[in-house]
Amino acid sequence: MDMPMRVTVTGAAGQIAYCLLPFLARGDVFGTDQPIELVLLDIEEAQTSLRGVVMELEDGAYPLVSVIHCTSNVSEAFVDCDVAVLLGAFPRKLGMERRDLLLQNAAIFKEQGEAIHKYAKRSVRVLVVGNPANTNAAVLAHFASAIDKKQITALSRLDQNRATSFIANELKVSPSVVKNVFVWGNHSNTQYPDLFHAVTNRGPLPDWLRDENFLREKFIPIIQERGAAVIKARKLSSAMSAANAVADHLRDWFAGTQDVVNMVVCSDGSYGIRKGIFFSFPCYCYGNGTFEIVPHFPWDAFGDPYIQRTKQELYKEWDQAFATLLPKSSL
Ligand SMILES: NC(=O)c1ccc[n+]([C@@H]2O[C@H](COP(=O)([O-])OP(=O)(O)OC[C@H]3O[C@@H](n4cnc5c(N)ncnc54)[C@H](O)[C@@H]3O)[C@@H](O)[C@H]2O)c1
Ligand SMILES: O=C(O)CC[C@H](O)C(=O)O
Repeated sequence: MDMPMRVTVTGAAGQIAYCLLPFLARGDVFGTDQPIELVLLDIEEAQTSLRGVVMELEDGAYPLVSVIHCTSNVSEAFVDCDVAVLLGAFPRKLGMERRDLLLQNAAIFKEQGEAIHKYAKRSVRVLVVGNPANTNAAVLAHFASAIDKKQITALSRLDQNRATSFIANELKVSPSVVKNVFVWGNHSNTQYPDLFHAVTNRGPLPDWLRDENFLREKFIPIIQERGAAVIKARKLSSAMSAANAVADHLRDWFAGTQDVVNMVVCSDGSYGIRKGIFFSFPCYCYGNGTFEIVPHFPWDAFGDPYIQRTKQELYKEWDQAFATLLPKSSL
């Protein structure tokens, strides 16, 4: 057995955490030889509910979980942290716009970035899930300046899984044989799900799945609006599929994979995206929390307006978030 890994989950009394914690506890993410110490952070008002979650974890009798620690103290939550899974944020409810969340949630990621900067291990890996995930990750990276930005990612795997499942359903094949579905940009309804390089085990996608009208009128809007459709149906934002995507993202980031996967990462200027912007790119994962943005897979002329739109949305979110979080003199 390896040394325990200290995994901090924020928003631990929330609905994504409720679906995610069993994956972590069973070894489905970090491996069945990897013990974990769970540190569960939520706000003071959620501590009673969090205690119920801990009771259920205890009742799971998971051999890999060596310690469970609950707290509402942000500093305490990140002491010696190896992996931080940041779910804690207010989700969008029916009738709310994403921009309503931006300022409220950015303040949470400033505070958590500062705590990670001070208390986490320098090797910590951070996954931001709370929305608006890309901009929250950018805020966190700014305030956790001791941490290499390549150690901070946000979630676009749910969008990849949605797009992959959609194509598999259309072709009546298993999602496991659909590869190279790319998701560019913001985890929002401006994202660009891109089938230009997608293949199945039978080869390239058939022409009708690459038809521009089909892409423009059906595939792209369905994937872009899928989160909103789930909110409309459940009156709550996605949780089971989000937790599954978090598990996929972390497993591939830590164990490595032969497949190209999509992650929101800090742009190094790749594909002309401004440095520092957290943007969903197709990535190679080499294991142990390392990755590389896939080079040489540009979008075509059809994709370009979508990329411009999602890029502009992210630049605007950046300006809005940092205008309130930073003193005017440093902007
Ligand atoms: N990136 C994605 O693909 C994706 C997918 C689904 C949901 N989300 C987002 O994930 C977030 C969590 O969703 P959920 O459905 O679990 O929401 P939820 O409301 O069920 O749970 C959120 C939890 O966060 C806690 N919280 C609030 N402020 C906090 C703080 N400052 N510190 C610690 N905890 C805090 C709340 O008390 C609550 O327990 C939302 O922002 C949602 O929009 C992202
Ligand atoms: O608030 C939203 O529109 C989406 C919530 C969540 O990120 C999802 O994709 O299901």
